[in-house]
Amino acid sequence: MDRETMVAAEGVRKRFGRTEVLKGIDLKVRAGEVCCVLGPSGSGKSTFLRCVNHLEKINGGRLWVNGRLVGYRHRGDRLYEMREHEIAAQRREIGMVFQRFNLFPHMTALENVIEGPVQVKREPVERARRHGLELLDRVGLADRADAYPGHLSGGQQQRVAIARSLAMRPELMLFDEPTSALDPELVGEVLEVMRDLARDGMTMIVVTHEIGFAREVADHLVFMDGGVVVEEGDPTAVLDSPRQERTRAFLSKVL
Ligand SMILES: Nc1ncnc2c1ncn2[C@@H]1O[C@H](COP(=O)(O)OP(=O)(O)OP(=O)(O)O)[C@@H](O)[C@H]1O
Repeated sequence: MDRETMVAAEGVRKRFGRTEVLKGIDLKVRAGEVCCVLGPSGSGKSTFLRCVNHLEKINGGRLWVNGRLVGYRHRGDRLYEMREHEIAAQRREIGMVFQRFNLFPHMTALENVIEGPVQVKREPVERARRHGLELLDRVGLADRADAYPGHLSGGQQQRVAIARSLAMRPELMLFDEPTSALDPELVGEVLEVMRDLARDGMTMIVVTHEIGFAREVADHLVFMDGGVVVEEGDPTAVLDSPRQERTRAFLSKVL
């Protein structure tokens, strides 16, 4: 795999019981690229992200992140399953933001942001605080560092969740419908933070129903349906001139 590639999936399969949810996903995401993933409910978008982030184990195919196989390591010609500490190290390179932000309610915004660096990476508290404040500033919440999640709006909480992921200095950020649980008037502020991250060159895979965002920010658009990548390419091309009937049918419902 070349150094430009951040994520590579080759024939990735995932089953839950007898149901095969991912039926051979082939996908490449280059470093610095924003890849938006669209598709109907149940098409396997979240499952794919969860596989990239070790939250699910694949049943077939190969998945690489940042030059390394996810969950396996080579010894000579043989592959071995990674041990827990190796998986933890690999996961630290990946930030993930979910639909529900799940901040610790008894911790302030800043305490939420520095929890990972201090507890997991053993960063000195003062350094983590300085970086945490910079990140809260970056997501437009410098003045809410001492607020508890219960006193923040959904959009503000989601921005804290983004800062919390960034605090681990990830190489790759995964977003799983980060705005779909928000009131419509709060969606824009979260998308703005994501747009800003994209401008800074962060590699991102974004599962979203925000077609406008995908059109504007994505370098690469992927349409998934039934556990496969049906169509992918330049966002304008896929959105305006889809080649596949399934893509056309989906877009005609959401556009
Ligand atoms: N842990 C699980 N156990 C059993 N089935 C699961 C599990 N996780 C997901 N599935 C099933 O896998 C299929 C794909 O789910 P997934 O959440 O990946 O789809 P999605 O494209 O992200 O959908 P949505 O847009 O609704 O979030 C669904 O049928 C779902 O019910």
